[in-house]
Amino acid sequence: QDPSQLSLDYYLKTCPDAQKIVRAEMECAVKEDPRNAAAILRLHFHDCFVQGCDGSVLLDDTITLKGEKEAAQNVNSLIGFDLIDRIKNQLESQCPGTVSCADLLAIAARDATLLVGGPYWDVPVGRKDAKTTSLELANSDIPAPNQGLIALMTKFLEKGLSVTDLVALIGAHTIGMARCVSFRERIYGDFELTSHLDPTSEIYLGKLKETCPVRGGDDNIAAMDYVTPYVFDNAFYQSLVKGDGLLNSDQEMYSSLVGFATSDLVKTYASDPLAFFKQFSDSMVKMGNITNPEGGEVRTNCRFVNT
Ligand code: HEM
Ligand SMILES: [Ca+2]
Ligand SMILES: [Ca+2]
Repeated sequence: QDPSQLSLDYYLKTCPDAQKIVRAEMECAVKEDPRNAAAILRLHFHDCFVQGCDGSVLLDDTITLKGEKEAAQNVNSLIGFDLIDRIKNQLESQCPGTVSCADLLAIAARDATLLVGGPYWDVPVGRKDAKTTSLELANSDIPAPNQGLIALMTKFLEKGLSVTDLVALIGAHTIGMARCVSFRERIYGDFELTSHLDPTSEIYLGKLKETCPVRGGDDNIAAMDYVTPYVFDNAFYQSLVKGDGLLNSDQEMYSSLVGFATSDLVKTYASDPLAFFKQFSDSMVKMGNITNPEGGEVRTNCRFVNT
């Protein structure tokens, strides 16, 4: 599939209410629990980085197909699959077999952003759902929180995304939570590449250590943006400038010794929320254009390929 095949009016005739249906379900879910916004935004990212945005991340393991849910960055971490099922059921009841799970996820990720105060952008649609998955690529291509700037840049460049896209897209961490296992090395400062956490308040670091002891509590969670964990704003970048990034990978954008370009971008987004919103929108469209050249189908159940 060629990204130029995506268009804004793909479902205009076949499912004119597709956008409305997704929005209504997302509105309900985010009102119920704003974490749902973070969950869906992340799912779209983890989808697009493996075989392109083709709904591969949504497939369950079966006897004949090994999905991506057990991949290192996904297991015990990705959430929101039930919400995707709920939205898909609504779409199927109104326009059976029409809207792909990959498109559903791309639209829902935009709505997630918008519903917690972030920017709106038009989502090009027409993606097909994969009939295959790649646990291997999920393990190798999805970035990890203990990685340094060069490795992170490389992973984005390999997907056709620029350094600017990297710094803007990581701003998604302005919402949502991370587990203790994802930031333990960072807060105890024993990770070689770490730019050491230098919280403006000792209280912040102390609280993190309470949440995440040296041993145990692996699944305890903390907000990546402790200022406004459920508002999509630029507070995340302001914290990076103070040295308060929760993940090593986040702080790398500002503190890496090789990150002249990235630290300038962080400073720009920290002081200019509209510049961040504009770039985030553009970069999300770009990430959403990573397509699977194999093409595929429109799944009726996002967890399983059609029989
Ligand atoms: C350098 C690239 C990135 C790295 C290393 C990274 C890593 C992580 C990690 C470790 C977590 C916490 C997971 C856990 O502890 O269970 C997380 C959460 C999250 N990530 Fe990223 N991420 C990156 C880029 C992105 C991008 C591009 C997006 C979306 C556009 C994104 C959206 C999110 C969201 C919304 C959450 C919170 C999820 C929740 O609350 O359930 N991340 N990320
Ligand atoms: Ca995928
Ligand atoms: Ca925020």
